[in-house]
Amino acid sequence: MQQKYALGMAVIVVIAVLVLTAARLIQGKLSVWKCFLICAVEGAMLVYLSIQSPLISVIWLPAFLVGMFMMFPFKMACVITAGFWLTLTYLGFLQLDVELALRSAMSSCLVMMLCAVIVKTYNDAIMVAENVAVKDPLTGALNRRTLVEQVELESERVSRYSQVCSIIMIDLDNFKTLNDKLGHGVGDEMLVGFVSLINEYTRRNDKLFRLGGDEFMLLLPGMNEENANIFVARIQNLVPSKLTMDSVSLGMSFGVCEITANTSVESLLEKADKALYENKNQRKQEK
Ligand SMILES: Nc1nc2c(ncn2[C@@H]2O[C@H](COP(=O)(O)OP(=O)(O)OP(=O)(O)O)[C@@H](O)[C@H]2O)c(=O)[nH]1
Repeated sequence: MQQKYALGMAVIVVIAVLVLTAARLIQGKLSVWKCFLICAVEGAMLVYLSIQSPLISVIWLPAFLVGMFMMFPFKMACVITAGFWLTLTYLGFLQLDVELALRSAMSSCLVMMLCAVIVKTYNDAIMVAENVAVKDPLTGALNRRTLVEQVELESERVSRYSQVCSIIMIDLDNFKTLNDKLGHGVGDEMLVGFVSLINEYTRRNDKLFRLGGDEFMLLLPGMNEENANIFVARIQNLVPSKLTMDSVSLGMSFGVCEITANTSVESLLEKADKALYENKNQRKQEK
């Protein structure tokens, strides 16, 4: 009788911890290591309960596994799951007769693999959806929606930690003529080529946004206005030499602006836009 009460209490504790964990997870308040600790404690308790009655594992195993694969990076979840399966199988052979232990090992292996496949498919779908939300589908550059957020972030770093950061507005020259002469397909290829060229010559923490049409913006953390001008002059020479099709070369105009402390995003973008407009006019007059 006393054992039954103890078991009942253990079940209530496990359920309470599970509910609490789920709530904290949904609020995004649990770190990976806390999740790991809670999972280890709950896993141990559940293994103990299922040894008392092997049928219980049939009920909790799938949910436990899905939770594991959702909380941890995929490879880590696979390793933990494999360890878990070995423990369960070992305990099964100790507690059950050979035939039942074998069946249980095979079934739990199958359930684990299925859970891994389901969660991986779900995670991949989420990644695709996230990419669609933040990236331009043609070139893979970041889209306009993410721009304000990223400039605000860098602007805060400049204001708080005295870091430097520059933005460069870019507009391709005579893109309409290029489209008219060579067709929109070639125009698209040029846009994709332009983005790969910029990605090739920028660092990993630099960000390129496509604002629309043939307009782009580069965000260069750690670069002051002087260095941004040197960088852009290099790119400006590189673009026509690398992106030429049927003797039509791609050209670009630019406007550089260094982010200054406590300046609104709107006025920064306006400043860069003005510099771009002046550069474009100057280039047109030089021709
Ligand atoms: N191929 C292609 N063309 C596009 C795309 N988006 C916009 N465009 C074209 O890009 C051209 C941009 O026009 P503008 O910037 O006004 O003209 P521009 O010839 O570059 O003129 P300047 O900027 O003054 O040198 C338009 O003809 C648009 O139709 C796209 O995704 N693919």
